[in-house]
Amino acid sequence: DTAPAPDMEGVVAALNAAVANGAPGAMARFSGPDGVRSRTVGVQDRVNGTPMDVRSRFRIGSVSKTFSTVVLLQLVQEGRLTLDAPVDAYLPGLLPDDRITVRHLLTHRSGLADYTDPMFANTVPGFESVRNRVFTYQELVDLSLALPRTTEPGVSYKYSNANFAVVGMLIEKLTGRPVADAYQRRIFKPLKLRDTSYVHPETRIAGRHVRGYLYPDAAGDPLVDSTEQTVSWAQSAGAVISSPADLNTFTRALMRGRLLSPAMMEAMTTVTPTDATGTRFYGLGLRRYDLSCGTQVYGHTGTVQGFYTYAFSTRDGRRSLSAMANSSNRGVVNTALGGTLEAAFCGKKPT
Ligand SMILES: CC1(C)S[C@@H]2[C@H](NC(=O)CCCC[C@H](NC(=O)C[NH3+])C(=O)[O-])C(=O)N2[C@H]1C(=O)[O-]
Repeated sequence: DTAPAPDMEGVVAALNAAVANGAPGAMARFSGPDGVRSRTVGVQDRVNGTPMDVRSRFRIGSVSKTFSTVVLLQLVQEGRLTLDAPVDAYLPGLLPDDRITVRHLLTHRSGLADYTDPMFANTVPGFESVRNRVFTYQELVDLSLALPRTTEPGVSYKYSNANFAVVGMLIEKLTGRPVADAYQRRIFKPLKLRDTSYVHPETRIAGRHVRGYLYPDAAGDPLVDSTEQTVSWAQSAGAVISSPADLNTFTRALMRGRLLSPAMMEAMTTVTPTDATGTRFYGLGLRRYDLSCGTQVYGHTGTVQGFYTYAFSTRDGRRSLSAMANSSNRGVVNTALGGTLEAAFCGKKPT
C-alpha cells in the first residue's frame, strides 16, 4: 500500500490546538492498513474532569445528513422514488415550487432557506429556546418557507438544513415508518454500529458519552453545557449520536460499497464546488475535501451545540478518520480540529 502512514504527532498537535483554542477536550481515531490509531486530549466532562475517552459517544450534527442520504438512496435503488423527480410527486403540496427535485435536496441546490440562521442568530438564547422543544418536520419546513428562497432550483449551492428535514419526511412517507427505524434497519444493525443511535426527541445520550459545551456570543460569558437537547430542530439533518469507531466503520463501509450500489456511489460522489478554494466539494449528502497531498477524502462535518465533528474516508475505504472536539460556536476550534485530516491522510510533511 503506497498510502503514507498517518502522522499521529500531527494529529495530536491539531487536537492540542483545538484545546488550546478553547475546547475542553478533543479526540481522533484513524483506521488504516496498519490498524487503528486513537488519540485523546483534555476532558469529556469539565466539571468532574473525566478524561476524553475514545470509546465515548457524542452528537455528530450534520454527519447525520450522510446517514439520511444513504437511506434515501437505498429507496431510490429499490425504485421507491427517483432522484430527478419533483419532491411534489411524493409530498404533494409541501413545497411551493414543483421544480425542486429530490436531487436538489441532497445537493443543497433547492433554494429552501435554512431556518437555523434566524433560529440561532443569538447563539445561547436561540439554543435555550429550542433545546427542549419537539418540532414536526412540517413545522421545520414551514419555518424555512417563511423565509425568502435563496436560489432558483438547481442554479446554485446554498447549504440548508431544511433540505434534510424534507429528506426525513420523504423517508417516513415512503417507508410508512419513523426515520429511526430506517436508520436502525438499514445502517446501524447491518454495520453493527452499537454506539450509534437516533433517539429523537430523547434529550439524554445513553452510555459513556462526551459532554458538549457551547460558547456564548459575548466573550467572558460562561460556557453552556449543551449536552442534553432534543436536537428536534435538526432531526434527520443532525440528530444522530455516534462514536469515533462507529463513524470510521460507517464511512469505510459506505466507500467500500457495502450500503449502496456502484452506480449509486458514483452518483453520491459526483460533486460540485462549494467555495472558490477548489478543495471543498459537495455531492449527494456528502462532502469531498481535496487535501494538499492530492488525496481526496469523502465524508461530512458536523456542528451541533457543544460538538464539532469530522468523519471522512478515502474513496477506496482503506483509510478513515473521525475527529471530535466538545465545544462549538468557536470557529478557531473547528479549524484547528480540521488539521487532523491533513496529518492523518497526508502523513508527515517531507522535511
Ligand atoms: C454547515 C454547518 C457548519 S451548519 C450545519 C449544521 N449545524 C447547524 O445548522 C447548527 C448551527 C448553529 C450551531 C451553533 N452556532 C450558533 O448558534 C451561531 N450563532 C454552534 O456553533 O453550536 C451542521 O452540522 N452543519 C455544519 C456542517 O455541515 O459542517
